[in-house]
Amino acid sequence: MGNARNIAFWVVLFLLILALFNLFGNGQTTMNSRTLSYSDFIQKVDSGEVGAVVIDGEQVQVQTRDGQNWVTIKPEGEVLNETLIDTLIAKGVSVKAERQQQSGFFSVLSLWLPFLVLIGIWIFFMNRMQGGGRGGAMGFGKSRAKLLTEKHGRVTFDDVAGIDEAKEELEEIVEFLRNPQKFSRLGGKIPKGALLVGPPGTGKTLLARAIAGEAGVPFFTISGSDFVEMFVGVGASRVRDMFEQAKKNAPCIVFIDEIDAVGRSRGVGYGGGNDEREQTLNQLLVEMDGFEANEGIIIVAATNRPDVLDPALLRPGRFDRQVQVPNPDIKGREKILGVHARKVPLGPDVDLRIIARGTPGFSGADLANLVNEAALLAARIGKRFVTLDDFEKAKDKVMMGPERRSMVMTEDEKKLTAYHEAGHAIVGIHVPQHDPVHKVTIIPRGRALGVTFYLPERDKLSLTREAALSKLASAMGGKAAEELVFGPENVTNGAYSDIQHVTNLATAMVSQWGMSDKLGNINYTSTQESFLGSQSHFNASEESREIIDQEVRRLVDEAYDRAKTILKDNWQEMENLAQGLLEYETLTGEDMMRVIRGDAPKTGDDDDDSSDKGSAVPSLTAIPKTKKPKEPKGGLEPEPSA
Ligand SMILES: Nc1ncnc2c1ncn2[C@@H]1O[C@H](COP(=O)(O)OP(=O)(O)OP(=O)(O)O)[C@@H](O)[C@H]1O
Ligand SMILES: [Zn+2]
Repeated sequence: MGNARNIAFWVVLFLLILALFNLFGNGQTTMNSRTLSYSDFIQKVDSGEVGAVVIDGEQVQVQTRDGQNWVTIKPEGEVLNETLIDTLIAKGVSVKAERQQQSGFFSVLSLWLPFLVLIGIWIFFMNRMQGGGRGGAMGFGKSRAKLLTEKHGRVTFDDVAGIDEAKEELEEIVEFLRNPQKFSRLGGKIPKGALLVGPPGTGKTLLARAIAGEAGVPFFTISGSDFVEMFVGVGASRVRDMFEQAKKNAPCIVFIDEIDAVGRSRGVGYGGGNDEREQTLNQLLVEMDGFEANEGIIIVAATNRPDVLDPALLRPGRFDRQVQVPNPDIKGREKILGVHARKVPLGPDVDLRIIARGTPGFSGADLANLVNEAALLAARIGKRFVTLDDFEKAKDKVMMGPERRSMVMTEDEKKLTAYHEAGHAIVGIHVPQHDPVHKVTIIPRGRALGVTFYLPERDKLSLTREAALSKLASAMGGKAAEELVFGPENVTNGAYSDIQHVTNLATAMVSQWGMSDKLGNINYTSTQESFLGSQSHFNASEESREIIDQEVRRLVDEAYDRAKTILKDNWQEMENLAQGLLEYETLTGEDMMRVIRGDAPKTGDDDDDSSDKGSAVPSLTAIPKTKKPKEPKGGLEPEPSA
């Protein structure tokens, strides 16, 4: 390796000398250049005579294609704006900018700037190639993939907690890596790639390492952004190198973190997309097709934006398997705390279950951080154990701190979300032709604090008017519940996407689907295909537009009233469900029905305690209640809960 550095040194020196020679050789010509008026300069640009310009403050050095040098001064206040620069570039003029106040000598030097930059890049590369050794990880070739060996600590599935479904799905891959022949003999089709999808800090990297650890195979890791920060062609060759290396070490796991950095859909974005990234992505696709499924290489990739990925990546034979890695629920959090608390002596007053309850919205990484901070705090004051008090202080630190990677909810937000989601679900149960609830959760996802999933999740091909009206009502259920429980002045912007959804649905009903008597069976929109995708435009008269607005408004208002009535009529169910959500955070459709009836969920584990059932959710820190739940108003049975 030292050798490579030496060679680099000599080559650079040689090139520098060469550059200097050239500099003094023809430097003079530029120095005695004649002046040119600005308008003449523009003319010369238009007529294509100009070959290169160097912009140096208000002075512009102009070199014509026939080798003449001119200097022109920009008029006071005139900026060489983007359009002029664009025109210059379009005319094939090489444009350089220089820092102001440079002497003639330096302005000549600037002609050599690109050359020097190239050398710089080259040095940078040489450093990279050798620099992989940092931290003991072995860098290889140009691919920058790091090989993590057992020396870095073997990670097994035991180290990953609270995401059991994901682990189960990956179990098969472990089996395959342990014994590839066994699988291929039976003709079973092994996935080549698995895509781990989930918010930051949920343990995707950890999970991938655990697969390798369980199977006892090498683990290569690289980040998607390592492929794209470079220059044209480099990303693609890194991909090639990476696969070569993987093939040499098969069976093995190659982990590509943040695959969305390379894997974004091709041909979108401004300026016709990014050639370098597309090339890299194409190379990745080619390589993934290029090895046989039984070679024993599994590519595991992670992303939190599966929606932006190029569909080609998700096709069979590539990342055809998607594994969801969600933020942990209350039980998951307890288990993750358990994993990280293994190495920490806990005081007798520490109950991980209670800590789990007080940390809604924490990701696995947040929890690991929490335990670590608590241990540090205890150590700082010389304690022998970590006590509950340390955890409380640590929690504040994690919640405030810059290291927090995921969305962390306060108790108040949690409560509001529980009622909001319960509102959706209860209305959904009580309207006709509504899809059954598949799952309700108050664990934050993306920008949403909670989600109610209905089955089927996809839009059906046909939708009756009745079903559409039901959808409108259940979508308004969330906000209706917020208003009933916390009062109209305390509703939040959490219903943002519900409102968007309702508006779109109601608009489609009246303007496209002929579901409004007033507007009749007329499609008032026209759809345009453009490079941005298809877009609908209203294609209606002023008059009809007004009626469309009125009708949409009517539908939405009616849906909101309907939702409120349903919730008032079924208030006990609503309370039961909200309390159940506060306690269990995620409920399947079946468990939800049990909770609504007042029973405990079936899947809730039974090491149970009816003691802390119901009302007060013990919190790690007492959060002052800012919002007092309002007595639900209007014709409501008195409801003495909470
Ligand atoms: N499910 C979990 N069980 C145990 N520890 C976890 C879990 N999830 C996260 N952690 C802890 O958080 C750390 C960071 O997690 P990791 O880097 O695997 O998350 P990630 O999902 O890959 O995040 P990112 O998307 O930001 O890369 C892990 O090293 C581990 O200590
Ligand atoms: Zn909602």
